Amino acid sequence: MSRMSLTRFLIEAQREGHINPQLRLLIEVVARACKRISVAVGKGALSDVLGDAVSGAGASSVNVQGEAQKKLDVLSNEILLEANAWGGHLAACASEEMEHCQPIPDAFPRGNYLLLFDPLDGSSNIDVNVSIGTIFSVLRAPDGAGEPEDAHFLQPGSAQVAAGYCVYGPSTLLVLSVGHGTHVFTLDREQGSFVLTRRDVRIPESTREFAINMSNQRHWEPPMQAYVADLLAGREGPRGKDYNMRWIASMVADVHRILTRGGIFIYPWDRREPDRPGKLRLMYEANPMAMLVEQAGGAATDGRRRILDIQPGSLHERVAVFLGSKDEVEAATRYHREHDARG
Ligand SMILES: O=P(O)(O)OC[C@H]1O[C@](O)(COP(=O)(O)O)[C@@H](O)[C@@H]1O
Ligand SMILES: [Mg+2]
Ligand SMILES: [Mg+2]
Repeated sequence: MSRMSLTRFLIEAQREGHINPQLRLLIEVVARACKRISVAVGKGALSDVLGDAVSGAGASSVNVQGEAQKKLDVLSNEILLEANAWGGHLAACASEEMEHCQPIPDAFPRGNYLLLFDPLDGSSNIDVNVSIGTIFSVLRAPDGAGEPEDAHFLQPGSAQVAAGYCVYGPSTLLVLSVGHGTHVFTLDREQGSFVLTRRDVRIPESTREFAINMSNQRHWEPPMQAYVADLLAGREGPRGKDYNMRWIASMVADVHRILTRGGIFIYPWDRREPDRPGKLRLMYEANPMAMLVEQAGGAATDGRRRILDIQPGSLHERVAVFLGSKDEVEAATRYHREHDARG
């Protein structure tokens, strides 16, 4: 049986009126860049892509968020920027690795879309050969907005016209939504093309599996402590079932497991950095994942509000994340709301 390529899938999505030709070509460009990143990831120690990035002065390079950059963080960012500069469908890109958005240079044709990305997600797993990925989100540039600036990106996740991630694991997968379901494409390495391998993913509504970094438990707020204590109490506790736990520490890989067999992924607020709502970034981690999960029948909140409804205040804003199987996300959210209601 011949399978449908990403190109053919996008042409059909265009015919059905789900996307226009510019968005189709933009997604093709991002997918092509992900293929290049996949090749670089696959070479590992055979090429010079592992280890810490070094700044001009010879010190370890640090991004705008104060995080040490890996060589692959920098390389993946460059691959995405370069591919999209030539694409002609974008007004500007924004990335985890850049303080401000980067308008498409004057020498290149500009389009009407804004692209945000986490070029390499799961950086701590690069050097240990564990699955890592790329996350992206596409917004429309505001009408008549003129020269692109950071403020143009500050739209709620519900305004995304496309979202996706690529996971570089035992196989390279592209997971995509243009607002009509969530679909999985597998990279056929021999043909060099993504082929549709799962149409219309549905996340099971209930689950017995949670994903969280338990080492932070002592820093969580009371409703979070209560929720996880009840999960750990298992069949004898108020939830009445035994739970299993998984934590890969690459959001792409943890979310992909949840899309495949259900579960809840949580990165909550904690009191180590009380001024920050969480570790993960709203605009290029939480929003695209929330769109993919909702389009697959799951739910995504920050413990209190639907993630896609949050109005961002800045490009690198952080947010607490609870996403995955609908019943479980609703249960976790209920613990927080009831706690707040009690005052
Ligand atoms: O090391 P921790 O605290 O468990 O955090 C893991 C989380 O951090 C991240 O690696 C953050 O993403 P980056 O690697 O893109 O900074 C997520 O992929 C992952 O879920
Ligand atoms: Mg990330
Ligand atoms: Mg990253």
